[in-house]
Amino acid sequence: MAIFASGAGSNAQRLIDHFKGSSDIKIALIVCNKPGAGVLTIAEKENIPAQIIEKEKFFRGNAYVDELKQHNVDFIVLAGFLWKVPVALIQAFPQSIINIHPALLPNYGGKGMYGRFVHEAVITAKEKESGISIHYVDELYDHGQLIFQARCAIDETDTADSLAQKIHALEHEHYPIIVEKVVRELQNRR
Ligand SMILES: Nc1nc2c(c(=O)[nH]1)N[C@@H](CN(C=O)c1ccc(C(=O)N[C@@H](CCC(=O)O)C(=O)O)cc1)CN2
Ligand SMILES: NCC(=O)N[C@@H]1O[C@H](COP(=O)([O-])[O-])[C@@H](O)[C@H]1O
Repeated sequence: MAIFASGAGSNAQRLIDHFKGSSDIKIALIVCNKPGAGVLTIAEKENIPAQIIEKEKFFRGNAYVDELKQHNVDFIVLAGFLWKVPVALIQAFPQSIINIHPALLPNYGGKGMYGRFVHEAVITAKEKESGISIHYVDELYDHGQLIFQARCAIDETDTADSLAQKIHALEHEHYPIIVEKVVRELQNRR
């Protein structure tokens, strides 16, 4: 599989740790659109090849499909990737790209809803709970078929930062397990 990420890479690290002992599921490539991102330091530390992508080629070229195929990638996991995946990539990997969103979709999703913007919106709305959503990726932001959701309570002392910590804990607990479940279901269908 390939992990696409734009930021610190804490979810990428949990995925790497989870599959380290696997005999048949490998993280073959880390794809990043932000030079200097923390996830690139993780890739180097873990000796995983990294591909830095550029807008022109990603959106108006081959979407790096050739590079992904050269690394034998057959499944893509988005983990804090902040660009919209183009149709060319979705068509090359049908039902094989998933994403984690730090809120309970369909609420608090769409353009502009990423990272702390999500948690600030949830806190401002005085929601009593939030959570994570894991879903297939289609051509729209946060619109694909839901795979899994987990929830956490929000109390009156919570801030965007404390909520982010609760959400990260849910992500780190569940994403690796759900990714493995989806990949194995895909393997069994092939
Ligand atoms: N085709 C799809 N691509 C992506 C999806 C998806 O569901 N379908 N999910 C996102 C991840 N995401 C939420 O989970 C998300 C990421 C980023 C944005 C956003 O508004 N991005 C900004 C650009 C930010 C930047 O370049 O720093 C924007 O588009 O203006 C919304 C949702 C990953 N891709
Ligand atoms: N809408 C997309 C989005 O907001 N994704 C979020 O970016 C963070 C990446 O953290 P990480 O770089 O530490 O894994 C995660 O919380 C993930 O849910």
